[in-house]
Amino acid sequence: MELQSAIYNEWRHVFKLDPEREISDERLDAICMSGTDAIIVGGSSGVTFDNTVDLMSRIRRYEVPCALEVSNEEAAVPGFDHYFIPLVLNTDKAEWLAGRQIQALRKFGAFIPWENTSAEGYLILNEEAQAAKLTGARAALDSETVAAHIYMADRLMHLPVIYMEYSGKFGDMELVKRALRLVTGARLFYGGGIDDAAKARQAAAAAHTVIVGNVIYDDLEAALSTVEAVLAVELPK
Ligand SMILES: CC(C)=CCC/C(C)=C/CC/C(C)=C/CC/C(C)=C/CC/C(C)=C/CC/C(C)=C/CC/C(C)=C/COP(=O)(O)OP(=O)(O)O
Ligand SMILES: O=P(O)(O)OC[C@@H](O)CO
Ligand SMILES: [Mg+2]
Repeated sequence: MELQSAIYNEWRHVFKLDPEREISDERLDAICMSGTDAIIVGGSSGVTFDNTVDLMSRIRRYEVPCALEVSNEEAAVPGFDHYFIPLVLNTDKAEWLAGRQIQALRKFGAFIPWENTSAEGYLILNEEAQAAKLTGARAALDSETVAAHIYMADRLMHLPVIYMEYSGKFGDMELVKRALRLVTGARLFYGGGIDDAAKARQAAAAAHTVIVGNVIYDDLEAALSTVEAVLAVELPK
């Protein structure tokens, strides 16, 4: 049902907006009109029903597709084009793999638009990231262990999306390229530390989908420069 037809399979460049952070109408206009393929709304902390509804309704003035990455059950807001449910693969704390998600499914299971909802297998690879600290992720993984996680997520679990997450730090592109060579069905998302066009190009050569977050709030012009940079690079494999 999902894999080939899911909207995110067309996405090369995505901006991630955090409901916890302020963004002016002018900046939001620039992001939504930038030519990016989509916007993901998500954050690892401080995401509430109210700040998510508020951001969604502002983005909805534009045509750009908009997905919600649901990071807690209070922030499950109807009206998005797509929903991503993160499962952290490299943690020993089962609550972040299939604990909190199960609790949320007990509540929302019957109301979930399943055709527009996908699991995201997260590999959190920056020890300093807020998401790593929150979930107790074992972020310092060698190449063989990353490969083993990719086999598990792609070949055993058949997850539709694998997200190599370096939030706040530019990652090891050789590791990402190796993961790309290993995936057979999953879409490989990369995010973390992209703050200029050169890094965006490197990431676009290493992953199917490139996600740009924090630089939106730090340097809007640099953020906007990543769109053309990514879209100019041919899709790997
Ligand atoms: C009709 C209706 C209500 C529709 C919606 C239905 C729907 C789809 C419901 C979803 C139900 C469900 C199963 C919800 C799951 C909720 C849940 C508890 C998920 C757990 C997610 C998880 C593992 C969170 C841990 C943190 C994490 C991996 C977050 C992902 C996002 C991320 C890493 C953002 C980056 O964070 P940021 O704050 O920007 O970090 P920096 O500080 O480093 O920048
Ligand atoms: O904020 P940055 O470091 O760009 O990372 C983007 C995204 O992967 C965060 O979940
Ligand atoms: Mg962030």
